[in-house]
Amino acid sequence: MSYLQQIQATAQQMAEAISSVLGMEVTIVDSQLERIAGTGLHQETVGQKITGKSIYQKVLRNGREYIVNDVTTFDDCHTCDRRAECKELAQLCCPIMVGADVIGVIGLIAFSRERQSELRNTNDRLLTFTRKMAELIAAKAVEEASRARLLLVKNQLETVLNFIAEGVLAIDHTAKIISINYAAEKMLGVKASQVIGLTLGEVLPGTPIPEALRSGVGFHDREVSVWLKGRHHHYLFNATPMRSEGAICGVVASFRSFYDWRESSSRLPKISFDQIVGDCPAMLVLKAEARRAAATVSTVLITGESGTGKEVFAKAIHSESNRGEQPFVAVNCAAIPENLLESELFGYEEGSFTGARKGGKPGKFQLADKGTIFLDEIGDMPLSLQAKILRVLQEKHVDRVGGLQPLPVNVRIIAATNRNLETMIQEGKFREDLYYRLSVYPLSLPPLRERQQDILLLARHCLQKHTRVYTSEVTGFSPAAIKLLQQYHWPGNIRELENVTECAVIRAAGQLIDIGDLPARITQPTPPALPAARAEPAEKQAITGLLETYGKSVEGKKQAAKALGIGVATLYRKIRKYQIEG
Ligand SMILES: Nc1ncnc2c1ncn2[C@@H]1O[C@H](COP(=O)(O)OP(=O)(O)OP(=O)(O)O)[C@@H](O)[C@H]1O
Repeated sequence: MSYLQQIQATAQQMAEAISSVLGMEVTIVDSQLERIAGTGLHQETVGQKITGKSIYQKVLRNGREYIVNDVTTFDDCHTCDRRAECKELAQLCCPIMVGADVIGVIGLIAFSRERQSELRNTNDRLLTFTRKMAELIAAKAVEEASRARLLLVKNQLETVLNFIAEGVLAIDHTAKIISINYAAEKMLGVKASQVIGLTLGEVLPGTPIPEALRSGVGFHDREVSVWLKGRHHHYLFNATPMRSEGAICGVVASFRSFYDWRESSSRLPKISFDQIVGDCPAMLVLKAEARRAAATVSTVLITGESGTGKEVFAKAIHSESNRGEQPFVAVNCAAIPENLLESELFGYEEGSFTGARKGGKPGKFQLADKGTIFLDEIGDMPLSLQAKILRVLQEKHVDRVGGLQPLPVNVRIIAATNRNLETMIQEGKFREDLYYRLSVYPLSLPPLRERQQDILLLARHCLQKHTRVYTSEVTGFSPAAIKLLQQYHWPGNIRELENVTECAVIRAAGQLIDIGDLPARITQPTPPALPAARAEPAEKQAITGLLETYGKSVEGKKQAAKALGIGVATLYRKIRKYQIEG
């Protein structure tokens, strides 16, 4: 639709008004030569395209104004094929401009001798007037176009908002609701038409959203209990202030049911022992032991180097136990700062410390109630917390930070570490009593280099996974590549093998992954191992360099760990070990 088609009704009104003031006939055409408005004889052809030779074509082409005092002396009229039927005697026309673009033409036309001489005698005055009218029409057309664009964006935004499964609502600077999506309507049992314009407190009392409006600081995953229509509701809220020219003009908040979140974030796609790749004798024994552990509620301690599959085993034990339908909550004890670990694990009561969230926060043990908690990197847990874990194991309840009453929990613990806990006990860094409570079922995963016969099996498994993701044509490995994969010492274990296969799938040009698709550390003979003391600075340098490349955020660390072929937890441990600024 052309600019002028969008304001057709207004253009017609303006043409009639101008015509009644000047006594001339008026016509307006758009950039496609369609007559948008017309008075007198031209009213009948509104909506039609102008045919024949026309002065409007010239105006549209060069953006200039034209005055034809007498059509009989105007060259273009002589050669026009509509000359016989044309009743126009004189004409004045102006381009309608938006920036440098000619979007149409407005013309004043004389059909009588009287109007013709009037037009000739008052050329300048009429031209100035018509120019102003052209500007007005252009401004109206631009206004209408931006209104239409805004409406389109508004409709697109509404569609996006209504598509989101989370509840979303926005308030203005006076805390009045200005927008609410379909999911929020359903969760709160309201209709947008009823609540838009009401204050948030009238619709959803007791949320911390107004705090974000006052302070200008948003929040993330805040647990909020509200009493609504005679029922207690438990939500997780996010909120962020909206700003316009630096000033806070409202808040947009999203929320979801706390219980739905708990279920979706902790329920796993089931992993069975059959899905754990590996049939070397050590793995067969391990799987049999793990199956036995799954049939009990006993605590399991899984040890093994980073990337050997400790978490995979923990998930399979959970999935195949009679808690398989209940939550599996994994906590990486090395990745959470020591001062936050206690509240992360056990939760806290409202107001228990400065900055504590309204409504408190459930701990991971509470979230894992009836299910399994996986305490990864347990060797990195501070001694003070080790005592508390022991208490949970013995007394089957947790003490929330700032809480008065112990909270009963029914949680199975699976712990894992790549540290030597026995050495740590001798060094006084790990509690012996906790070690024995945890290792009711000890499982020790062998490093990949000790699972020679599984290397190819695992490499093919990883290949299948990555070819699916990258829709690659690669079907296998060349014999030379297989030989190298089997000779390599795999310090990053299965995680490293996954990364190597992924890179190779991306690099491979043919159907088989060949030597050239493998990284240099695998294809070039390994230099003799450096003594640990000399190797450390190189590792430190590599970590520092990667953190500079990827950044020190959680995401950056994940990428750095991936590049190094180690787990994030191991990276955190190394960051601490080398005292790298993280
Ligand atoms: N037997 C296996 N079969 C298939 N994939 C496996 C197997 N073992 C591990 N993996 C894969 O290897 C990667 C590393 O496994 P996992 O995270 O369980 O190791 P981890 O020992 O817990 O490592 P970290 O100590 O660094 O946390 C994962 O992507 C996992 O899916």
